[in-house]
Formats: sequence, C-alpha cells, structure tokens
Amino acid sequence: MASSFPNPFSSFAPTTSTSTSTPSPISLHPSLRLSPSPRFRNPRRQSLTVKASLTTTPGSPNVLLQVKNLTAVIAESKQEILKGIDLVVHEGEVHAIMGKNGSGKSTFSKVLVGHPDYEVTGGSMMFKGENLLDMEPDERSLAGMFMTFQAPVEIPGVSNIDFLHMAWNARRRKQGLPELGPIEFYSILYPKLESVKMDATFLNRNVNEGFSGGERKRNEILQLAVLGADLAILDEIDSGLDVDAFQDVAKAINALLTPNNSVLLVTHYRRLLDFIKPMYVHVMVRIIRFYAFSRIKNPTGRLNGNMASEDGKIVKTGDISIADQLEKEGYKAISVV
Ligand SMILES: Nc1ncnc2c1ncn2[C@@H]1O[C@H](COP(=O)(O)OP(=O)(O)OP(=O)(O)O)[C@@H](O)[C@H]1O
Repeated sequence: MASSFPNPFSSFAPTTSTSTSTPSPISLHPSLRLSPSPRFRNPRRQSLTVKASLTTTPGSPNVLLQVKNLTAVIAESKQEILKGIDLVVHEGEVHAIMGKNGSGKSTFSKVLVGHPDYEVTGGSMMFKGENLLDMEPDERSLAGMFMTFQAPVEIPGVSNIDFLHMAWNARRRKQGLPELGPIEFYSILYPKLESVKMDATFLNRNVNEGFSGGERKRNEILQLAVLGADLAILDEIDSGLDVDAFQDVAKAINALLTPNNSVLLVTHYRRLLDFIKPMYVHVMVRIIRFYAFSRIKNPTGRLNGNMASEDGKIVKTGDISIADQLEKEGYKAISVV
C-alpha cells in the first residue's frame, strides 16, 4: 500500500505524560492502554460466531493463529479487499507472504491487528485460542501480537524511551507484575539497543520524528526486541534499508525466534528470505480471468467478455521454492493474466 497510511490512533489526543503508572491514552503501539473508542469497536464482533476449533495433535506445535475464510472491506468505502483468506500458523513457524502490489498483503496484516480502517465482514481469526474479533487492538497486542508497519508513523511529543517504557509497563500490568521504574527499565533496554545496533541518542528523540526510512525500520525492530511477541507481523521490514542495516535487522529478528513464537513476513524480496528462512511461502496475487460471453468478435477483433479479478486471497502456498520461482519468472508463473 502507499507509504502514507494514516496513523491508526490519530483520533487520540497526544499527551506528553511520562508517568509510568498512568498510561497515556495515545500510542502508535497498541501495547499502551487506549481509551476505548466506538471507532475501534467492530460492530460485528458479537455477531460473528467463531466455529473454528483449534485442535492440536499431541506432540505437534500448538496453533498460534488460525484464519478461516476471512473477508474484509475498507471501513469508509465498503470496498472489499480481503476475499477469503485461509492461514494457519503454528508456534515456532516463520511464514512469508509475497504478492503483487495491491493484492492485499498489508491490509491482511492490519486486519489481524485490528486497524480501524477496515471492517471484517466474514470468516474467523483465532489467536492462541481467542477470538480476535472480540479483542480491541491493544488487547491483541497485550495478548502477544506485534506489527511493524510499512510506513511507521511519528508520535510527536512522546520520546522513544517514554514510549517503550509505557508499553513495557502495560505488558507488566497485564501479566500481573509490578511496573519497573526508569532505571530498572533502562537496564533491560540497553542490551536491546545493542542487539539492533541503535545509537542511544535515538531514545530521547520523539518516536520516529525526523527519522530516516531505515532508522524507522530499525526502531520498529527495537520495539519488537524490547516488548517481545508471540506473533510478529513484519510488513516490508526490508524496504529502505541499506546493506548493513538489512543484515542487522535480519539478525535481530532471527535472535528473537524461539520454538514458541512465530513470524509473519510480508516481503517482495527473495533476498530477505535468505536471512530469515520461512517454512512456508504464501502468495497473494491479483489473478485476472477473462470470461468470454460471446464467440462473436467485436470490431477490435477481440472476443466479447468480462474481466474478473481474484485478488485478496492466498492462491498458492509452498516452501521457499515458490519464492525462487517468482524471482525467475515473476507472478505470471502463478497468475492467469
Ligand atoms: N484505507 C484504504 N483506502 C483505500 N484503498 C485502500 C485502503 N487500504 C487498502 N486499499 C486498497 O486495497 C488494495 C490492497 O492494498 P494493500 O496495501 O493491502 O496491498 P499490498 O499487497 O500490501 O500492496 P504493496 O505490495 O504495494 O504494499 C490496494 O488496491 C489499495 O489501494
């Protein structure tokens, strides 16, 4: 999607409070408790009954995320973007989603974390056995979801360190643990800064304000490293990174992988998958089919017919060889154009 999607939390008035006991009502990252807003409430959340059952064979990894026949529209225009997504992610798995521009990859990622620009119109999304449709964005984050955005937004008036500290303490509260003061928190933060090779001066700058594209991406990975996640959804984390930053970020992500947490990578580039190795590669693609409704040719010499697109779906799933095939042959290897 275009690099300038709106701040999902722009409807919240920013505060500059640095108090750790009273969470700010604003935040880009939903780890911070947000004041509930009707805009965030999914009007269908009560009516969409999830029938998905999360069954696991003894000894096999637990299902972390199960998405069934998910459909979603743009909240404002009601244009349907997701047209029946199915996806299962187990603990410890890395999945990559590839696909042509505009096929719905970012929309899917944002729908998973509850972005208010979209409304779910059907299907189900279960995370750790809980119905995501019953959870606000901050609840999804506190349950262990984390998303890095293609274009991370600025949060004027909130320093990076205060932001991380508040988000950290929000997680602690959720876990029933005592909050940490600034000094204790810094001792946790400092090694993470080193792990993503980020200069400490970035901590006192307002979140993403004036950051270069690559610095924003690195800052997102710092947030992930500090807060942790059971499911990290990384939307084009590789875009805009120089060669060194690319490797630093990939290393930092790999260092976060455990047998219990999972990563969903949205990427256009095979190269990232050399560093962060996915077990599954899914392709979302705009398939355009031509249906001839008459054998009679029109004056241009073409058959009369209709074009129908089948985007907003995962059309193919496999291993890394799919990414190799796309690299060599492009999406025509998969789509019918
Ligand atoms: N808030 C929105 N308002 C209007 N159109 C939108 C909105 N969100 C998504 N779309 C449209 O939905 C389609 C899918 O967009 P999305 O950003 O999900 O694609 P993508 O697969 O991530 O693309 P890219 O690879 O270019 O990032 C596009 O045609 C996009 O213009």
